[in-house]
Amino acid sequence: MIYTVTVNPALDYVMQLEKVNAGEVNRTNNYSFLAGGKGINVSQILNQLNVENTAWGFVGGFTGKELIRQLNQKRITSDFVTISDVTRVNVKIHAEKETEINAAGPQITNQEITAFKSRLDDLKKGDIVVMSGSLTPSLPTDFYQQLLPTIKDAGAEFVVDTTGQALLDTLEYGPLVIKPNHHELADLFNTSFDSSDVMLEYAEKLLNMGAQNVMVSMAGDGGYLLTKDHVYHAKGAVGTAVNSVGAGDSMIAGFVGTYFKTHNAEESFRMGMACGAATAFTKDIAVKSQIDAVLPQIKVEQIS
Ligand SMILES: Nc1ncnc2c1ncn2[C@@H]1O[C@H](COP(=O)(O)OP(=O)(O)OP(=O)(O)O)[C@@H](O)[C@H]1O
Ligand SMILES: O=P(O)(O)OC[C@@]1(O)O[C@H](CO)[C@@H](O)[C@@H]1O
Repeated sequence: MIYTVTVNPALDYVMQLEKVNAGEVNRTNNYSFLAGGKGINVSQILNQLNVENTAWGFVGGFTGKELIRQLNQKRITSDFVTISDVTRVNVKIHAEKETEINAAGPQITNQEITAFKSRLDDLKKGDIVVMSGSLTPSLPTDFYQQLLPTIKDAGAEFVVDTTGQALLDTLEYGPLVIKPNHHELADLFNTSFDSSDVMLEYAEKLLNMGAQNVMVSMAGDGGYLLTKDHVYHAKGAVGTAVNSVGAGDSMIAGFVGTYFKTHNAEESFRMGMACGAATAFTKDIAVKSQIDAVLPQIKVEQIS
């Protein structure tokens, strides 16, 4: 089983309009509330790939109820801890540019945290836990890291989709895969790259620090996969990008879902690239037909 963890989910209030005039009243008749949060996006893609998964996290209030209603409607299995505070709304403005305003998120009590941690008692060997997205202000900054010993003791694998020191702190526990984009990779080492060879040298450091696999994503410019044995490259799929929200989550879901079924990292990377592109080419998180349409375009080449 794959478990996704979204401790700070959101209703994404997506508003489309031609132009935003700052300081004025702007109007649109094109808007929707979509169940969001990075782990939930991963669950959505896993469902499209027919990979059994359960979404974990915290939800509360009227927004939390709507979120769960949408998950049920999409047949996403979930087992969230209900909190007394209210799940956030994140505003996504799609005009000439994409502007996102993400709220900090609700208060979570110690009792609610304990209820969440007891979910981990269900873990078994071979399970994969994918933890994605921001923490709420009331959670300790090492919250994900605190869960790792229990996950490893159960014989399960894990992925933490985060950046900076929080990501580096997970490496000693051997994440199944990490996926910095090329900017995040440079930031991790406080450097910049003047060639892809230099970039790959830094990505390799992450393998040596404990990651089992490293994917480096570069939006429309393709991506790399480093395993313990080989380095692979794939060009970006060609299409019209209409949305970047969730492309990274979709790439992780494609990798993890395929790895769960095949244990083949190269195939998993190919599916990851396809899922990321399919979501970039659509307004919402991609569905199966869109992923299937992109997949034949993704050619993975072993470069060493
Ligand atoms: N414009 C695009 N054209 C083709 N593929 C894309 C495009 N944008 C994203 N992708 C696909 O999605 C993957 C992840 O995108 P990206 O590198 O932007 O990750 P990210 O920065 O984590 O994304 P996010 O915007 O979700 O935070 C890429 O590796 C690629 O497969
Ligand atoms: O504030 P966080 O947790 O970093 O990101 C939350 C979020 O921006 O991530 C998803 C897209 O990746 C959206 O559905 C959601 O609103």
